[in-house]
Amino acid sequence: MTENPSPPSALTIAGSDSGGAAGLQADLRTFLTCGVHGLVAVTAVTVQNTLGVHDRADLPPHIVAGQIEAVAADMGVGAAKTGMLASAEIIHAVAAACDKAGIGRDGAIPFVVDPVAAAMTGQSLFDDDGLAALRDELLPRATVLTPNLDEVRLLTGMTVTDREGMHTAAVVLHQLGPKYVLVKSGHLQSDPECVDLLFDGSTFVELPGPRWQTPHTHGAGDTMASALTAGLAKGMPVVEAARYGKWFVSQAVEHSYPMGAKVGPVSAFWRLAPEER
Ligand SMILES: Nc1ncnc2c1ncn2[C@@H]1O[C@H](COP(=O)(O)OP(=O)(O)OP(=O)(O)O)[C@@H](O)[C@H]1O
Ligand SMILES: Cc1ncc(COP(=O)(O)O)c(N)n1
Repeated sequence: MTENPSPPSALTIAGSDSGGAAGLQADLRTFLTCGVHGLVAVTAVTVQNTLGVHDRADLPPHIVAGQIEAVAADMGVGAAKTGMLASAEIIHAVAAACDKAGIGRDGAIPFVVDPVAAAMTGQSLFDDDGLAALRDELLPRATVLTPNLDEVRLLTGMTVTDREGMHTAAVVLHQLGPKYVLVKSGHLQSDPECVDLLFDGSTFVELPGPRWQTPHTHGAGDTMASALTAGLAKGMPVVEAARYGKWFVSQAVEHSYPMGAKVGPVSAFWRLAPEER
């Protein structure tokens, strides 16, 4: 038998969600569905369901860094993304490991920084030191920063209530160092559409889509950022990868389903054949 070609690969640096809706589970599922081999650096294990994050154990920073360095040295990373980073200590270790591996703004490997600060059920996924470290160490390394509107407020102090506010926030966030800012619009409930915004320091690109009327959006943010990362791993330019991420997550929200007492997961099943769903 002749050898099969290697698929593109993407690395997620993220926490585990025992509920399988968000975190590294959403990232790996999205990578698979997008035809990309998923590599993982686990940062923390959360005890989580749709009612909340009940407990967690953070991994030692050197183990997080070790995972990044091991896969980068041997298997090759086409693009990388962050999710829950848990602590300032883990962020220091991630920044150093990414520099070694060539991941980030000045390295060859595109780096999506999803500044996950809290679970949608409200529990913080890192403390104030973590926020400062994220802003100072990871934003300047980011190829694309993908905040939701709560993360915009944490990073800039700005409360965004409309599309114009998203434009202003994108400009302020761009000054913190990322090459591109992608402001996500899921929380702009007053808007009948769901239009994300990409900004590269000079040009705004709108990423339009319908706003599906469903309460089940758990994991939407991770799914958008990981589909974007998968697009980058396949070699798409950033604008094309952002459109791909938005297209992918919109389908995932449309096919979301109830599971558990509160907010159910978005679905990657939409890409399966109907008889397999
Ligand atoms: N009701 C919806 N209909 C269509 N797309 C949506 C909807 N809600 C969110 N999205 C899309 O999902 C992605 C994530 O958006 P959001 O702003 O909710 O981020 P997030 O808060 O990080 O996600 P979450 O906390 O739900 O995982 C964006 O691309 C957004 O456009
Ligand atoms: C391990 C982990 N990572 C990320 C999220 C954020 O996702 P969401 O905003 O959908 O709760 C989460 N809840 N858990």
